[in-house]
Amino acid sequence: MGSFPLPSSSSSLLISSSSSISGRPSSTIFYPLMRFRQAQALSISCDYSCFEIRDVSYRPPGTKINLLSQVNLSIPEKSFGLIFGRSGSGKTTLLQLLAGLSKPTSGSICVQRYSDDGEKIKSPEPLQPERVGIVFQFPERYFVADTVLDEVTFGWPRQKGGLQLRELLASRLQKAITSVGLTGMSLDKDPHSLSGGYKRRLALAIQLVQTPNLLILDEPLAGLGGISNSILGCNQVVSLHLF
Ligand SMILES: Nc1ncnc2c1ncn2[C@@H]1O[C@H](COP(=O)(O)OP(=O)(O)OP(=O)(O)O)[C@@H](O)[C@H]1O
Repeated sequence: MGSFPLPSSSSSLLISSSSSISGRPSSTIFYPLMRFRQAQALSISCDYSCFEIRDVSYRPPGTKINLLSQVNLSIPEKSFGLIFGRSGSGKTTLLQLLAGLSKPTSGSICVQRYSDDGEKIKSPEPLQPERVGIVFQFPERYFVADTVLDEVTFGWPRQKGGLQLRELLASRLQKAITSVGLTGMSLDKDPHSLSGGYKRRLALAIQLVQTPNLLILDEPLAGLGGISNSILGCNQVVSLHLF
């Protein structure tokens, strides 16, 4: 499966040997980076959830070509993983399925709850598209407002019964702005006038305010020159973070 050794912790992310994209086996690789479940002094239950892609195939309507064939992936909660592969290997196609922008031809995308001994408990739940946050490779293409503040608050409730929610969102905004390193930046700035890196930070802050269950970063290493190439041996990356 490519030239990249899987880390010893690969058991935290299941990789199907049958994963293949459009007849090009192993052109996309699911790579677990790290797992950062917080230590707890006293734990009563160790139940956990996994985000799972199960035997997903995709053929665009009206075509006879499978762009994705039997893709399988499992990411435990509070984990971070990467999908990487050559240009045209199907990363964006998979991302669109995760975001609910298109439906798998077969297979399912769900969240499964497990007991601490790995037994499935409860039925799998579908992944709600509104609980998925995406930062696109060129987020400025989706900017709609003239100021950073308007951009961040664009989707916030404007009218009925929204005061409490708006206060909650405002406090999350403060936290998100700080966590992506935009502290001190004027919220009156035109988002299009920001540097490429700051545009991505802004797009990330917008997603963090919504506290998605699954955060997807398309080409998270774009703009870092050869760094991604030297780290991963590949400069085409989609990363997934399950909260
Ligand atoms: N609606 C469609 N009909 C037919 N072929 C399609 C359709 N959408 C995408 N493709 C093809 O599917 C393949 C995978 O495309 P996709 O954009 O998912 O690849 P990618 O890995 O994200 O590429 P890149 O890294 O260059 O962005 C490409 O060969 C593309 O031309």
